Amino acid sequence: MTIRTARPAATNRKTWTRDRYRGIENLLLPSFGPDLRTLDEDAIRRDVRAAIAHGCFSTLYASLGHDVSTTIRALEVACDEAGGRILVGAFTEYPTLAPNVALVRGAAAAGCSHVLTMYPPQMTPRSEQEVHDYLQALIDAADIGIVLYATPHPGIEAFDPTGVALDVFDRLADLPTVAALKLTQTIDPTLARICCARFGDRLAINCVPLELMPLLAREFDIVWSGQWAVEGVQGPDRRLVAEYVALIAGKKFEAAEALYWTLHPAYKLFSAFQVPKLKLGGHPWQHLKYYQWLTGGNGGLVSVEGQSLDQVGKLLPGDREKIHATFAKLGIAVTRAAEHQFITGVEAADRGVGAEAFVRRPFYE
Ligand SMILES: N[C@@H](CC=O)C(=O)O
Repeated sequence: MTIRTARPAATNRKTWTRDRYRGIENLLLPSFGPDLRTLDEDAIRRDVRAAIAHGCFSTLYASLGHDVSTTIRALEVACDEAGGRILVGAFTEYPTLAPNVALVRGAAAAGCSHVLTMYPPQMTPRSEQEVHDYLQALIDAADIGIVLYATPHPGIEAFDPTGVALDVFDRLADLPTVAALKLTQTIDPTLARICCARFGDRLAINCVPLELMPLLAREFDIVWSGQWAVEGVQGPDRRLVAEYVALIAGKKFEAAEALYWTLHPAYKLFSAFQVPKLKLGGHPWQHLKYYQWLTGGNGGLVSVEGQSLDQVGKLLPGDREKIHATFAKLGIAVTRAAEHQFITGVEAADRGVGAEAFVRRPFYE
């Protein structure tokens, strides 16, 4: 397999990121066979192509708790399929340092452009220095772009009332490979503004909450929104989020605000699934996979290690109906495949695997 690297040298990473990180980045979620453990590499390839069809400049792989070797293999496949047409990122979401360091190294070797880093919600820091040293170890692990993650951590509130280690970020933001900052969907608006004011000159700000973009972008440059399932709000032929972010980046606020209310029904429904799970440290992974399948992705039941039913939730028939109704209202086209094909995913179905082979169906009804 030829790995084509889409990365600049560390010395010009900040400039390169500002030039290249424009528009939207989705999540690349693994698909598995009926054992819910064997990676479906064809599905990874299909999902990379689907991200391109959605107009994403980048796709970020989430391991869903599966082991690092599976994740690194998926990243190799994704980078190979990407072939320079789209950037590929990774996420240091394991609960301890060692697997995350292995992931950063593997991601760099595979040809990824960046990693989203965070201090694990499962760990409780005893000092700010501990948070700094943890993140520094990830940054030092490889020459790869770093996206810091502004997501509040209860353990950090002991040192910083915002829950985000702002002083630590201040020190790290000067490093040459630290290039961007992600504002989580549930971020407090005042904290979001503080982050833009404090880091916007050094880091490219990635804003997930669409409702904050017009407010922040009147004062700061906001040109990308990523590391979330944009398929919840758009389709390849109705690129509502991509258009919205382009208007925001171009400071065309009247047009952006009009478009915001057009896409709002889908964003509102998507948020109703996602926000309560984010607050529990999870994501509605099955819903996100379903959204992707509807709009051109592989689908296939998610398999999540280490997260509870509360943190992920269940994709219910009523949820699917609401999604279909909302997409119909907004003119977002959906797959014509039969619903049961979601369970296997497109690639496995094409290989003749039937839904009955998937005996275990977690987070799905
Ligand atoms: N984890 C993200 C959302 C991803 O789907 C966030 O922080 O908003």
